[in-house]
Amino acid sequence: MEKPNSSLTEVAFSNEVVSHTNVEVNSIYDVASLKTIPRIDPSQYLSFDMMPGPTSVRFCAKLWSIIPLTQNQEQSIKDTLGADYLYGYLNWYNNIPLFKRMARDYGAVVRIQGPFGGDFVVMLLMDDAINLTQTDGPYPIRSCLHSLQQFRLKNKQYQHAGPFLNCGSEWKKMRTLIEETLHNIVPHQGTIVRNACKEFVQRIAHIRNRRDEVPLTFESEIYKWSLECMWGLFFNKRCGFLKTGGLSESSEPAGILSATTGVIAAIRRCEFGVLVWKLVGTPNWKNLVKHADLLDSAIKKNVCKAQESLRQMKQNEKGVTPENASFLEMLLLKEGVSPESVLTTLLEMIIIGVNSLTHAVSFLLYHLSCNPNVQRKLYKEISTEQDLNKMQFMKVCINESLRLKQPIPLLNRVLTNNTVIRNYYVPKGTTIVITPQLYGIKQEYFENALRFKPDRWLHDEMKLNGYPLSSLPYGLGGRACFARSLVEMQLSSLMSEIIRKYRVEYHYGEINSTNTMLAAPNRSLRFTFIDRE
Ligand code: HEM
Repeated sequence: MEKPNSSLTEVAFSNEVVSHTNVEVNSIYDVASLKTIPRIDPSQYLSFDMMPGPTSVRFCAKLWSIIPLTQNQEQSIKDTLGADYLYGYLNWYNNIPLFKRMARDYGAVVRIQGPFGGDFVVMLLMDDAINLTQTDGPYPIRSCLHSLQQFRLKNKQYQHAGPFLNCGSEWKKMRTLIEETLHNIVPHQGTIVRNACKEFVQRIAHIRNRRDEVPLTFESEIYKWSLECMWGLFFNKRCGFLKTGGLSESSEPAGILSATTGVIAAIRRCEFGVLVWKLVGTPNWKNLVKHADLLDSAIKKNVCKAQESLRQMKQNEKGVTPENASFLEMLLLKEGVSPESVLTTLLEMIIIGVNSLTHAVSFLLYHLSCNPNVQRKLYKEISTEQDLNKMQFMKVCINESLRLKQPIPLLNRVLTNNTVIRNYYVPKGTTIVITPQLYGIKQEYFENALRFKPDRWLHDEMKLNGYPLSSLPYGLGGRACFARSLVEMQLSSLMSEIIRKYRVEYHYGEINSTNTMLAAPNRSLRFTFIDRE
């Protein structure tokens, strides 16, 4: 057996390893019982084959190992039918019962072998996921959105896939530049975001019916708000998504809105099930290309304009500062950043960001409308405090809503080192599935876990292995979401405008998350917005 590399061994053993190998997974698991155990003797490693998992799939894998195929055939079958298929299945299914069954039958870590190769390990406890961030090296790898990657690299022949999909030093360099630029720009975004929020509030007044209820298509109104915020951030201008009278079908904003929702729907379908689009152009693949192309051209147009405006600023010897420039312009000025990599970055940020933001707003409104006491308390805070940064209760409402419904319910990492996970020796290249949607509702971590109780965040500092528990909706480690402070500013700005003006109610069936790769509400958002005065 190949030995773990020395740097990993050092990380794992020079620091003590936090583990809970003695804890029965089926029993109630108590965070306080996390045990710090001393060095593990390498002779006690258990082989990866001993990690529990469903045996029928394992049997198929054994068959696979005796069928001789060329490497190319192996790769194409693996790509089309292997781990991707199972991973898609996992995304699509209502995962919670599946995970609970896995934990009951196999324990805290479960190995699933694709029938044609491509093993992955499902991590059912949060502390294993957190420990993983200590060993996944400087360039953690995420493996997903293969369809979007194919669009960028093969269809468009771009050099890089973008910050969500990229790996290695290229990813790190771009991520650092994006983080720096966001950090400088976000403090100057207040007015743009506030204006979008005010327009949204007016739009609600315009679209609600005589019973103060908004139409079944309300989610698309939230999409418009998210897009307006994102356009403001990227291009420092309004695009007009939230026009009071609505969008004409042939307008540019209507096209961008339809492409944003269309591309997400197409990606979801492409990533689920057998990846036939890798071999032939399926209708889902064609839709993805159509919508992503439209977004690409809209962004490209703005990149050209920004280049021109930077040229003029230079000619006029006008300095470019975060106060007078957009995120796009600031990024274009960074050394070694090509317009093409800016383009891919913005496209990804729109696809990931707009979708996540929309989902977060939908569920925050839903949770507040189902919990009038909480909404009352929030209203009181908004009425007495003007400064968003000082609204503590607002912050915990956002935390609590994201705990219950994550916009990105499952994450993954491909191991960059041979790694010891709960004494099992797991080879590098294995995909690890991390399950924040399960951690968020675990009774063992959160008392009355299924209840929306923002107050819980006001008491003790809830930490696990030194990490705030609330951070997992944004992922973890070096690849966690870098837009968190932007998101918190946008969400609190919107909620303060809405709740100041309206009391929000909801009178229909429970709304759940579809829990697909990029999640969405599974019902129409038929909220009632009642004027407060
Ligand atoms: C409520 C809103 C949001 C939530 C809950 C959220 C959550 C996440 C999560 C869970 C990840 C994956 C982290 C991991 O694998 O550990 C992620 C990554 C990412 N998010 Fe967000 N996100 C949100 C909004 C945004 C916005 C508004 C943007 C763009 C402005 C954005 C851009 C990205 C990008 C580019 C990545 C990839 C980062 C990397 O791999 O280095 N997200 N986000």
